Amino acid sequence: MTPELSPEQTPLSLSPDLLESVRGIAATEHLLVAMDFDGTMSPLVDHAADARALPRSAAAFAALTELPRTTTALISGRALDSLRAVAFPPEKTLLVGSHGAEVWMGPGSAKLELDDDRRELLAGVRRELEGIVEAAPGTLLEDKPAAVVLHTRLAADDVAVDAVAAARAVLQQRPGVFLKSGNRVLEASVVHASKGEGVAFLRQASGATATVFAGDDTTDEDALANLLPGDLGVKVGLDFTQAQFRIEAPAHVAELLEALLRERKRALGV
Ligand SMILES: O=P(O)(O)OC[C@H]1O[C@H](O[C@H]2O[C@H](CO)[C@@H](O)[C@H](O)[C@H]2O)[C@H](O)[C@@H](O)[C@@H]1O
Repeated sequence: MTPELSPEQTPLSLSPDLLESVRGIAATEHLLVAMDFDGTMSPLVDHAADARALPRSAAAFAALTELPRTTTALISGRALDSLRAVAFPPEKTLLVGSHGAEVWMGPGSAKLELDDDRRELLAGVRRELEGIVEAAPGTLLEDKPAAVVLHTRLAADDVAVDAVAAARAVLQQRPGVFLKSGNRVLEASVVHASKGEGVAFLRQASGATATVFAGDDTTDEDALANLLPGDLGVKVGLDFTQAQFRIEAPAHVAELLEALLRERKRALGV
């Protein structure tokens, strides 16, 4: 029978350079650990409502949340309600949703409200997308407070490509509409926001002296591009990135968070 390994003995697949950076950043005065959710904390799945963080990632993230001089945050493209429903974040975790358009910093945080013009614009965007979805089997829409998302994960590839092209054709020149491509999604928002603004906001709000951010999607590149010298950016997956480090999959995110927890505890002496 194989004896059980303690967390210290568990073999890591993270590169020595990445582990060295984790050790360095763990010693900072105030650490911000900001994670993307889908494709990073959670593997990608067919139905957005079924996404869940990997248990090891969730456990390490929750333990980081309890450490002194350490702030955890999720920076997601999801609407805040949808993020809470799948991520079950620890109470003290700060949340940035809708790619930065929604922010939750604790009880009493202001809700995102649209004025009448934007509400009308969003309704018009939805009508256009409804027409496209009707003609494209396997596609579906997801509503957010300021956006509508065209999902194509369950559609045949050619159907997906045509549906996204049709949506782009009608929406990309429309004033006040901002399009974002993601993993088998095209989002049309009536509010301009980015994860780059999200990470800058969290850095300032938490007083962080260094930030760790990991993400898998194109929209996460905005956050990675907004990291500062001394921060640690990690790309999850094989697509193009400007991140310093790359890991392959959400399972490695669990290793990253566990290494960060171990090193942060060592640095804090707890
Ligand atoms: O920024 P994130 O937390 O990664 O959120 C990005 C989008 O996540 C969701 O869509 C993605 O995950 C789904 C579930 O795994 C998958 O089916 C879909 O193809 C992915 O694009 C969410 O539904 C979107 O609203 C988020 O913008």
